[in-house]
This record gives sequence, structure tokens and C-alpha cells, in this order.
Amino acid sequence: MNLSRTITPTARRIISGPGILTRLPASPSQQARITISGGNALYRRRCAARSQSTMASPPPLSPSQPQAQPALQPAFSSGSDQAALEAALVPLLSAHGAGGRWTLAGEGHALERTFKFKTFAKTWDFMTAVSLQCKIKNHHPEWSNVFNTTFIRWTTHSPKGLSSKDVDLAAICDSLARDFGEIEQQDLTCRLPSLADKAVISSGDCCVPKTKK
Ligand SMILES: C[C@H](O)[C@H](O)[C@H]1CNC2=NC(N)=NC(=O)C2=N1
Repeated sequence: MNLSRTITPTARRIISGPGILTRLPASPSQQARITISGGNALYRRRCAARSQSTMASPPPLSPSQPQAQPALQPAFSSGSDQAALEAALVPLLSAHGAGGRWTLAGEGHALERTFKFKTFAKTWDFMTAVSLQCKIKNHHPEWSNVFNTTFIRWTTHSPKGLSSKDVDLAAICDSLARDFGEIEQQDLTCRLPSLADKAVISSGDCCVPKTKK
């Protein structure tokens, strides 16, 4: 099932306001659409048939293993300006204690964060605004949504690692989430990352050129 909705006036004002550089499509038919598929039997079978995504968490530690983990270091996409990205990550990463709420994942190749809003409408407007930024940057997230909560993971598939697009889009998400009235909740543990992992498995590789059949 395809789900699409017209951007509300509030969303339009926020998206086209100062701070975020974007351009709205001219007509409703051109407006950004996000399609979320889920629940169909084929999708479930495909996901069950495969093992783990690259971002899946390791199995839980057994009691005999030490609990302390060395801090994950960012693994940058080749060709990145590493010094600039290191600096840009400081206000984003929770580990730096500067108020950031993103965490490194996938052996440092990805940035992850969960966002919560009061209603589904606000959540959807936020996702629509993010999707417009993705269009501008030609870069997509690995994300999942249930009701008022959205999990977002930024990683670059080719060349693999964290790139400036990931870091920029993470900062843009923070800004958009504020504009759309994000609920500031500290402990946002949920199962949405595994939902995104399943979508990664079924989506295939975005960087492999499509062959015509
Ligand atoms: C061909 C096209 O430019 C590439 O597939 C782009 C599109 N969006 C992308 N998004 C992400 N997250 N990683 C990529 O490597 C990537 N590559």
C-alpha cells in the first residue's frame, strides 16, 4: 500500500523557513512521498529467510564477559575530510557530553537516533521534511516509524562509512525535530532499529546500478 499525504500548512512554513535550505515541489502531485511498506507476507518471509543486517547488534553478553566496551570510534567514508567531520560530530554525539543525542553504531559507520513526537501527524510531517532534505542531498536514511516514534540511521553505503552527508543530515534532523515539537525524552529504547534492519535486508544495495529486464 502506498501512503502519501499533502504537507500541512504548518509543515510548509517550517520546511521553507530560515535555517533549512530547501525548495518545495510546485504541485501536490510533485510533492515528496514516503512509502512505508510493511505487514505483507512476502516481506515477512524475505526478512525471516535472511540472517542479520550489517547494523544488527551483537548477541547479549554472557555473565562471564566483561561489561565495559571501548568507546566506538567513527569510521569515515574514504575521501572525507576527517578533521572537519570529527569536529562536526562533537555537538551531535551523546558520548561527547555536549548535549548531542546521536550514537555511533555499526562499527562506527553509522549515526543513530530515535525521535518522538506528540502525534503521528507531527511525526509524519517531520519525516516528510527529512525526506525533502534527502532529495536535495541525494542521500537516504535507514529509518523506521511506528505511530509517534521514528528511528533514523545515517550511513553512507558507497564508499562505506560516515560521510559529510550523514553528519549534515543528522544535524538537519535535530533542527527539524525541534521545529516539529520533538518530545525531549531521554530514554528512548525501542525495537525500531530492528525494523530498520529488516528493511535494509529487503531493500537491496542502493549503490549497485539497476539492470533493465
Ligand atoms: C547512485 C546514487 O547516487 C547513490 O546510490 C547514492 C544515493 N543515496 C545514498 N544514500 C546513502 N545513504 N548512501 C549512499 O551511498 C547513497 N548513494
